[in-house]
Amino acid sequence: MSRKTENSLPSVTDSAAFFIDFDGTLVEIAPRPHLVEVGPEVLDLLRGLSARLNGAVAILTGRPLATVDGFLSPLTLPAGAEHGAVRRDAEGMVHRDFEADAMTKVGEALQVLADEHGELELERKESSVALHYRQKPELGEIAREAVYKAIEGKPDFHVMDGKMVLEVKVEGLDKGLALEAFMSETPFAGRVPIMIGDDVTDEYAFAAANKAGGISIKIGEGETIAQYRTDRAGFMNWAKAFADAGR
Ligand SMILES: O=P(O)(O)OC[C@H]1O[C@H](O[C@H]2O[C@H](CO)[C@@H](O)[C@H](O)[C@H]2O)[C@H](O)[C@@H](O)[C@@H]1O
Repeated sequence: MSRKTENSLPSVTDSAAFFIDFDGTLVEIAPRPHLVEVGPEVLDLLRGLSARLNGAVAILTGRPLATVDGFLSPLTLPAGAEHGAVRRDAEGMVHRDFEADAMTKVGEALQVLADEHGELELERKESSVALHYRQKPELGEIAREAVYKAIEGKPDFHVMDGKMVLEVKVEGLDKGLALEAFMSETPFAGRVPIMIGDDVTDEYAFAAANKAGGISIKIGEGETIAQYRTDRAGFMNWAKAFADAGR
């Protein structure tokens, strides 16, 4: 997976399209999912980028659409939510490409474990489930066993080992496909995609941005196929400078 990763961020032009991950990129990681804080500087940055790029700014996140909208209110941006399974295009149309009850049984099985261990937190989304063990990392192995057991014999499901979380999502839907779908539509089409993210789920979108001749930026540590690496503050400053230059 490794390729040469540089530390100084590249210059960007008005022909860019920004794809930005939420947790760990736009906001700092928090002890629990509902505890993240969205500062005014985040909303200001998104407004500035969107204005400069004629709306070619999308959020690519593992969160449900309604959750990310709540955090970014009053903004309602184009978004690939639930790791790309639920996508709202620039016109506000929402695309879902999975069976509505696909994850019900997996969620039920993991809920039993979460009820047994109060420190485990289960997020049940439309198309995926996330079992968090950040409150008690020692429960990680028990969580992992339960997750793999819950998807046994279900080749349509895929497990992602995220930041203190195991997520089961529908196989074949990912942030990379969401990025590609955006790039085929106005106002993204014809632009240079720039993907910024911090976690394993972002690697799919880094691959899509790289393939399209774009730019990929990894936030923080960890193996990556991204071309550049920085920390959250480095990204925020770099993106703000670009957005401010267009005001
Ligand atoms: O694609 P992302 O926007 O990065 O979302 C990935 C998952 O992020 C959330 O979990 C992570 O952030 C939490 C808040 O900082 C943290 O408590 C947790 O340990 C992290 O794994 C979110 O809860 C998931 O639904 C997202 O899929």
